[in-house]
Amino acid sequence: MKKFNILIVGGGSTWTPGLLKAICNRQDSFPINRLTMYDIDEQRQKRIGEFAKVLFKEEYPTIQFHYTTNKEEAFTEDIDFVFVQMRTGGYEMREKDEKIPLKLGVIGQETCGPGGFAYGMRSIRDMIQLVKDVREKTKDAWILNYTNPAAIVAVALQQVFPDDKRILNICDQPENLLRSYGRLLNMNERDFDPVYFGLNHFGWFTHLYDPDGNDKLPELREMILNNGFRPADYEQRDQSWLDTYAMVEQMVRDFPDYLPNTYLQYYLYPDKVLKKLNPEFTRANEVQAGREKRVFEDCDRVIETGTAKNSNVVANDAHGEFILIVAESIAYNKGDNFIVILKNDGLVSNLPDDAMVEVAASITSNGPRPYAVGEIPTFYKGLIEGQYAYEKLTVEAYLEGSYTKALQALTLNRTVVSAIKAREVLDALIEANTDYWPELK
Ligand SMILES: NC(=O)c1ccc[n+]([C@@H]2O[C@H](COP(=O)([O-])OP(=O)(O)OC[C@H]3O[C@@H](n4cnc5c(N)ncnc54)[C@H](O)[C@@H]3O)[C@@H](O)[C@H]2O)c1
Ligand SMILES: O=P(O)(O)OC[C@H]1O[C@H](O[C@H]2[C@H](O)[C@@H](O)[C@@H](O)O[C@@H]2CO)[C@H](O)[C@@H](O)[C@@H]1O
Ligand SMILES: [Mn+2]
Repeated sequence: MKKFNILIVGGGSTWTPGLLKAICNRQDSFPINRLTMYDIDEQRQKRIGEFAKVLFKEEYPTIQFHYTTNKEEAFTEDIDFVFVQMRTGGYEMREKDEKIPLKLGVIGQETCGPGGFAYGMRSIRDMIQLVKDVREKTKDAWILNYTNPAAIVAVALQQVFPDDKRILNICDQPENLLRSYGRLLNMNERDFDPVYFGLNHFGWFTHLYDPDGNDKLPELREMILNNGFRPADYEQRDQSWLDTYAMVEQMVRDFPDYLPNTYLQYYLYPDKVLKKLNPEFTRANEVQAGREKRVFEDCDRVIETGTAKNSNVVANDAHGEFILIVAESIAYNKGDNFIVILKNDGLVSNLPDDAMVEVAASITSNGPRPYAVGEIPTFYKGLIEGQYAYEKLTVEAYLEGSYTKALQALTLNRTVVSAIKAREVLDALIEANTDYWPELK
């Protein structure tokens, strides 16, 4: 059985321990010859790299593992898969993405609204460079990308590398929602044959077929309307996530035909959500005080004690497992169904062909074989076209260094709307991002 060479870019990610644990759990179905981690932050990655050595000694002694900040060591010709999970500017910039808009009376969030715009303008630079670094050594490696905002990264990479068919942008949110639905319906997430459409962090489930072909969505809708969605979240989540999942009930009550991605709360109820966000303590701070602190302290403890046996860093294996089962489906031409981000090209027949839509696809060794969705109703078409225009203008603002297109993008975003507010927020974000964005004229 072939063993694969994997490169993780962003080894210092808070999500890496969960991914490493998933790699151990799946070593029989997805055997790895060599795992390399690469990061630009030596100290951050070292704490996770040394944790990995203890974990692999106990659970995966045959794996060749090393971590590096040296590109020549990381990017080699024999890589089979690159798992990308970088955060350009780190949590310091995520905090600014969230606080700067909030202080100006606009939604501040990691991937949505002006925060997502700012994050996208930073990620585009490093993600274009990443693809170039990989492709300089191998045209064959699959690049599976988690780096956010995946919606904007996907549009940018499609524009810059239109002929590269081995780049796949993915998101764990639809997978996590299927896990939550499964908990409510006593099903496994892999039992669902879902129909989904939208953009990343801006989509809806229209059908949830079970193995007998029964659509379970109507039953689930009734459960949500009667009991809410709060208990369904698959992982133990911070309060902000429990509040987010709780908003699903209102979205289903207002627009009952489909089940929404939780991120739609920011676009449908910006006024209501804004009142819940604290400009002094945002999600970035919650993660710094929660997951980031917990992960690195536990990695240090594992290194100190020399065993990972009672490590608690693996809190959300959905994230780690999802990228692996997508890679497995490619590696073994399994054709398993996953919701991934792809060029539309008519899949949603009344959306632009160049939109990067999130739909269900059969994942094969020749890439995704997507399921067509067909025509979507006016309400969803209207929302998505506005959001896609925002995404496209953001990428064009970056590639052309255009202030006007940046202003147009923010003005189109449903969390901003006013061109006066858009200019105010844009100018503040420009000032905060001088080390990362191209000059906008
Ligand atoms: N697609 C999804 O659904 C999904 C789910 C969870 C997290 N994410 C994304 O995964 C990424 C990691 O999340 P996190 O919270 O663990 O962030 P993190 O800040 O903990 O880790 C990111 C790592 O990337 C490194 N990095 C930054 N720029 C780099 C570059 N140019 N090359 C290599 N490494 C670089 C940083 O040094 C850091 O160690 C973020 O982009 C996050 O939004 C995506
Ligand atoms: O605020 P964070 O850093 O905890 O999470 C941000 C990421 O949130 C989503 O991933 C969620 C998933 O959707 C949710 O259901 C939960 O169970 O786990 C994941 C991580 O919290 C989103 O898909 C990512 O793009 C965000 O980066
Ligand atoms: Mn996501």
